[in-house]
Amino acid sequence: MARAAAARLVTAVADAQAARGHASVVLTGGRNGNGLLAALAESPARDAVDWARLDLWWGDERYLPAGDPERNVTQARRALLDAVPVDPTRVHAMPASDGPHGDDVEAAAAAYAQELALAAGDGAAVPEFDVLMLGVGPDTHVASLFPGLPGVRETERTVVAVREAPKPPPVRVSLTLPAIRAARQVWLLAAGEDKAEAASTVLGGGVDPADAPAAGVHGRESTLWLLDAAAASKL
Ligand SMILES: O=C1O[C@H](COP(=O)(O)O)[C@@H](O)[C@H](O)[C@H]1O
Repeated sequence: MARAAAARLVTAVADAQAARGHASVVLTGGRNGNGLLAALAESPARDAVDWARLDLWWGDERYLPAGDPERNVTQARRALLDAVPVDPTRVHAMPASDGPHGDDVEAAAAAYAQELALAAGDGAAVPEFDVLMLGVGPDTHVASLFPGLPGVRETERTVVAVREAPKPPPVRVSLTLPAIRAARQVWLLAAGEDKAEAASTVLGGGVDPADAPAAGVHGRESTLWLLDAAAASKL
């Protein structure tokens, strides 16, 4: 799944760059997201991407000090970004807990929302993401929108602070459903037996996104589930 998704990402980014001169991708953390990045790092096809004309954003972040090994951006750097010629000014990491906002995760979320709006221009709230990837948690969470927590019900803001996440660390920053739904393509990544129940619940239909956040996401042009056989075993 990681290799297939990495190949698909190269094509999507190269197509966007050919059509518009640049591309914008939202990365996900977690096992599946990092697996995709590692597969891309190993693939000769990575040279088809013009890394200097690619903006990278994150769907969520664990609110920890910069460089913490549990931060999604740290893991993405190790898996791929340290090995490719990205433009550092286009790598839009979410704020860290030892940054200007300190313990104020709400201020950190607001700052990322402002960064998104500035990049978007023209009064839009978020840039035109070409591809937005989301790892699907075994509990159906996507980004850091967890079942039963208020973030998944947000309808106005593009970025929210998350407290008391059931998966450590408890304090996080996350894009919201409206921000996610603004992307051209939304890809949901699910590999492994522990994702089978979540995939079956969401793809079975009829669930409330407040209970199963993955059920609330879609792209403007396409919504794609990328599953391996184990994750698809209960469909
Ligand atoms: O904590 C997180 O978990 C989800 C899912 O991760 P996985 O390891 O179960 O694939 C991930 O999408 C999110 O970015 C991350 O912060």
